[in-house]
Amino acid sequence: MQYYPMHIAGLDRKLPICKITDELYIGAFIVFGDAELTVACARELLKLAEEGSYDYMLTAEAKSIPLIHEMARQSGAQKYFIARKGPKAYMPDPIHVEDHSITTSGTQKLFLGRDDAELIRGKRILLVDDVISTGGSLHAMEALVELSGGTVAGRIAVLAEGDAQNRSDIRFLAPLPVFNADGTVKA
Ligand SMILES: O=P(O)(O)OC[C@H]1O[C@H](OP(=O)(O)OP(=O)(O)O)[C@H](O)[C@@H]1O
Ligand SMILES: Nc1ncnc2[nH]cnc12
Repeated sequence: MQYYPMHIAGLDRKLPICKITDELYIGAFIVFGDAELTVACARELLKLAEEGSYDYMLTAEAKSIPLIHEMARQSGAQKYFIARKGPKAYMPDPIHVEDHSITTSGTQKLFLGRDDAELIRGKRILLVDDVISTGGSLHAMEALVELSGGTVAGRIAVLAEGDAQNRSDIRFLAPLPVFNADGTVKA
């Protein structure tokens, strides 16, 4: 296994380089299960989130769940939203949108219960993710907010991968390149 070393939120981590296709490899950023990194990234992300500019934060399951929770804990937010990848029996009359992400083949769906959608209506929502790559997951979160009648107040992520680092509509802590099969950075 090859690794890409990164300094992020004041910490050093080695990202394992994983195959997406024969021509495209990514450095897997797994904040899930890394308590020290979660706390540090949450602290730094909150510096990108202008206080008073949003009413609630929203992310999509799964890897960003501890991150958004820690952001809420540090900022004193009592409530945040998690878009789920499947409907649950306890979700009243869920709404959903379709989603394509670099790490998952085929189409995913993102769901929100109608109760959460009603809370989002008329509110300013800050979208949070661990990584933004193709932007598919971010786009799906935006669509859920719009379907719910809310507005997107901002888009923040720990890492912007590949072309996402050139986007001017997102804020992020660091860029992350994509890789060739031999572990070299893709030009
Ligand atoms: O910009 P994109 O191409 O959509 O890629 C970014 C998304 O991919 C990852 O989630 P993933 O789909 O791997 O799901 P997981 O968090 O459930 O592992 C990551 O957490 C982002 O949500
Ligand atoms: N480099 C990466 N690590 C973890 N999840 C991702 N989703 C998209 N790119 C990713």
